[in-house]
Amino acid sequence: MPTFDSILRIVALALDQLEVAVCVFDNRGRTVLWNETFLQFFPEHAGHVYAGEDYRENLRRFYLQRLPQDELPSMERYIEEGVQRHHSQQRAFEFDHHGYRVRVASLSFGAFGRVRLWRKTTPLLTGMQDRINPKLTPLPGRILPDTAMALESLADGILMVDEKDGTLWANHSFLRLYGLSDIKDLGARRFDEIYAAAWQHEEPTAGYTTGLSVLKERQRFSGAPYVLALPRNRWVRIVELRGTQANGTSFFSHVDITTQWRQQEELKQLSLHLESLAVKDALTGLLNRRRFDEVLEAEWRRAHHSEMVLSLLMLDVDHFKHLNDTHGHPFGDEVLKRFATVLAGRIQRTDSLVARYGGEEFAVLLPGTALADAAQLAELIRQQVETMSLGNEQTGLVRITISIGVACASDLAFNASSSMLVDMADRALYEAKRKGRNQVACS
Ligand SMILES: Nc1nc2c(ncn2[C@@H]2O[C@H](COP(=O)(O)OP(=O)(O)OP(=O)(O)O)[C@@H](O)[C@H]2O)c(=O)[nH]1
Repeated sequence: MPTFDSILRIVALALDQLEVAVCVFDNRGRTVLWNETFLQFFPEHAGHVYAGEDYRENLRRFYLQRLPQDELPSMERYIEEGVQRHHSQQRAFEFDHHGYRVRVASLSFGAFGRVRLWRKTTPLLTGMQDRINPKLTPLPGRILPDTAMALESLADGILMVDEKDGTLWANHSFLRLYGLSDIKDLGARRFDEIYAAAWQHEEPTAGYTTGLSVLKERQRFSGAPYVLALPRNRWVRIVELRGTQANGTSFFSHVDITTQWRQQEELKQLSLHLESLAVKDALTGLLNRRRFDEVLEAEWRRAHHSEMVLSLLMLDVDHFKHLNDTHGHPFGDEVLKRFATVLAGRIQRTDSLVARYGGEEFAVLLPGTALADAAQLAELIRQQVETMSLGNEQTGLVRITISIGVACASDLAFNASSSMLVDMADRALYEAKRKGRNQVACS
């Protein structure tokens, strides 16, 4: 399996062949690697840049070389702003450099850091002036050259449609967003057709299907922003300004929100993960005591409210201390994991709950199950554990047994509390231990 580092190096070499400069930074803004094209674009770094160098130093060399004398006092501020841009840049921008124009993109790798890419490009403004030159590309009667120029300067996509939703005009950013190279490719198509065309050569995803239905829904009302999925996991937020002009022209602004969207998704995943850490036991993956207490309380109230039965099993591995002392703590952990798997496999009903109550003690909450059925289930678990083979080369064959205490809420007074159910099951468990272990006792 190639390492992350070796993959980065190969990609950097491949980008050299495309004449794209690359420089990778870690999450603290320190330089990790760069390619030959980077040094050609920015010769001031050749022989100076080194792995681990702060991005600030990179910027300082850039500005020292480039700033006129009278702007040098502002250099530190420029560097700070550059660092801010480096951390927050979401969409590509362009700047003049050594007589040509460079387009620069910066992408976050989440926790790892950032990659910056530069490529030489046709001067945007020249392209733009061609586009709004009425002799080359006639503008629709409803748009003035100055307005077109202003809209071209926006990083967001702008689409203008007539009263029948047919395209009148779109700016350069809009064309790029939807993979179009020329405004003539748009024709007088409606936006839903442009959207479908952007997906034409792509494998349709759930995001695309949702996008189509969002667009249908949009035909009925307008105003609120909405989000559409684009191919290759990109996302766009659209705001419409419909029919405010006497002639029925509507404007749509299209903002590429891919970076924020992905960050939001990462945060969602992270918070789900954190939530699951907060309620799960790290060793066995079962719910932890905290979650058990919450669910027990809720089920207890539900059982009282709807006069349902509610049973509880408390299960404890017999002579577990001896097992730990004989075969070691790690083996004890393995036993707990195996036992947890048996319990999770047995308790399949979605309203039931299996938790690690603490140490080698486990709890199973069974809403809607009466004492006799709970005891029967406990007996099946006891038998399954008794016949389970455990062990490894060092320990040889090991067998374990468990004791189980069973209690049912209907045996408690109406004004009792949920903790009394636990006490009752615990007392039954103690009774099972006292009578010689490897057995089920009911309260
Ligand atoms: N390996 C391992 N051991 C644990 C863990 N949590 C608690 N223990 C051990 O479990 C043992 C429980 O011992 P005791 O409460 O004396 O009970 P026992 O030896 O199982 O005896 P009886 O319950 O009376 O059958 C203690 O030695 C704890 O250190 C754990 O996560 N992993």
